Amino acid sequence: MRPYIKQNKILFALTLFTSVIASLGYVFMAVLLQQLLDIAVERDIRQFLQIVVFSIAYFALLGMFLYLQSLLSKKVVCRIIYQIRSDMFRGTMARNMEDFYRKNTADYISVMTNDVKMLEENFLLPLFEVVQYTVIFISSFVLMICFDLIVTIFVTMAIAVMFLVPGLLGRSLEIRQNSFSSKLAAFTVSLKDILSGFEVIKSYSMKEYAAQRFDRENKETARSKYSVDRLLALNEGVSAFLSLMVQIVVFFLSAYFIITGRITVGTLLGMVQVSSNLANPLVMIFTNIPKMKSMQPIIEKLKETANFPAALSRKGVPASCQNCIYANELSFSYDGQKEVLSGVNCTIERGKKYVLVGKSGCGKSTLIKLLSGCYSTYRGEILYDNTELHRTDPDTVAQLSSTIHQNIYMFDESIYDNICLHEDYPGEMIKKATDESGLTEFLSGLPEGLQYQVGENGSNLSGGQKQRIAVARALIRSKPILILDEGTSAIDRQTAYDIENRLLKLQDLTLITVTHHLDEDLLKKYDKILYMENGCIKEEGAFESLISVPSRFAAYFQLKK
Ligand SMILES: Nc1ncnc2c1ncn2[C@@H]1O[C@H](COP(=O)(O)OP(=O)(O)OP(=O)(O)O)[C@@H](O)[C@H]1O
Repeated sequence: MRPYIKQNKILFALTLFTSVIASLGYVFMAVLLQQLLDIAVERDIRQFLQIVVFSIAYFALLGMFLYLQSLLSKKVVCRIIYQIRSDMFRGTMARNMEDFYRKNTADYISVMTNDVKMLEENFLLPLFEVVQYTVIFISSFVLMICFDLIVTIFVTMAIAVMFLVPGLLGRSLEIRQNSFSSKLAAFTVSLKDILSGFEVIKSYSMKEYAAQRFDRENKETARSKYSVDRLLALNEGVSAFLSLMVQIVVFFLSAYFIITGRITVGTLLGMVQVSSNLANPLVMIFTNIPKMKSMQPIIEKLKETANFPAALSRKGVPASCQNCIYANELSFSYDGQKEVLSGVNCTIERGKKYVLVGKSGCGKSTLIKLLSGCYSTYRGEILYDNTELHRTDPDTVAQLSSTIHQNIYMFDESIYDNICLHEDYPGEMIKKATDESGLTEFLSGLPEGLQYQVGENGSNLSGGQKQRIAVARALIRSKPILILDEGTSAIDRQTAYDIENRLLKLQDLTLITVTHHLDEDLLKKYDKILYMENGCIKEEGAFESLISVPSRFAAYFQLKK
């Protein structure tokens, strides 16, 4: 938290200053009350009028400082929360795909919403309260000594007992808060999963299952929250009881000292007032400190999300592919156990066209993900013009290729925004991209044209329309490498054929297509077919050379025809 406090040090210092003044003003009310009662007992009207005038000015000033302290503390909390969220978002965006997908996306949402809220409620707000109540406690203690030393000694002994309880609860509270945060994250993940599958739930009558799953997660989250609250209640209850005891000690002792003539009635009132300022602040301090301590694991979690770039993102040499991308004995496993690719060798030359084919699950998509730099935990080598991928700057690797997947993500914006992705392109380039991707006819039928809103993840579009937008999105960027991972599978045969055919004619473009549609006419136009089986490239070559001899590809092709 220290960096955030440093970033806002002026605002923070002002908040503390107003808090100290307001707290002192609050404590010295006891002196005012003592004076008032003693004046009343003496029936001195002149002094009474003086104290009334003084009190009006005093309370007006106190009111102003109380307001300022409350306003400034809210402002500093808002700012810190804003900065934490911004840092976490930046940290999340700095991850590469491999790191990002280690967690469920809902986990990130949960950290940025639930955990930040917990931090606000259980750390930042209590922090100001602790400062404020510490000032109240210390000044009240000094004032109490001025009122009467013996009463102060008894009160101190009663207060010492109050120290014991929160110290005993701190660790258990920390464990329970952490478990509650994990439960909240699991709840968010599950909720996102259920809502994302809304269509499946409706069409397969899974309402009962969805309700049960939601209820299970909801119940566990509520149970975990209650387990935290139970401990907090114990902490608050014991502390409140002890605080009451302190006041009772003061009351009875003071009453006794009035009888013996040691103190005045005004001093009794002053001490009762001050003793509440001794015990209550301590209750607040000792309920807040365990709360704040229990936030430590959550703070670590937030730090891990926010500080990601410093810890892991790498800066290497700029990547280029003037000549080729070369995979040498490339092996890969997602889970560190089952090998998905084993010993793959291949060369992707600039400007050439490649098509990757093979049975479902043989590793085609994994291979292109590795070649385009999505994962770094492979064995073997991937060379971009003789530079190993690990030594390159990931941002420059991303600049070299565009991938069109089967399932494309559409932002809930216009078609125009989904193609340009908030970059500026001249009108002719947009026209060319929409023509080449086969979008023109669809656009001409829309009154809003390119400004048509696509809805959440393109829910207002068909699968084919989404893919055409994705093709336009890739083409307009004119990157040297284009990867079509079944990127035209939802488009009608003829349009898909036309798009692929057009791409095959682009001289400078390096095209890697992954497909299950084995169109002989198109296959003949590729420079090389890479045929995969069980994570290996078993055969490679031009269509004619592979088909003219008995080969695995030939058998596969016959099967698919
Ligand atoms: N993110 C992932 N985590 C774990 N395993 C994965 C992941 N993605 C793919 N796999 C597994 O890796 C293997 C290869 O998958 P991949 O998607 O590369 O195959 P594919 O040849 O592209 O299949 P398809 O033609 O059906 O798209 C499969 O067994 C798959 O279950």
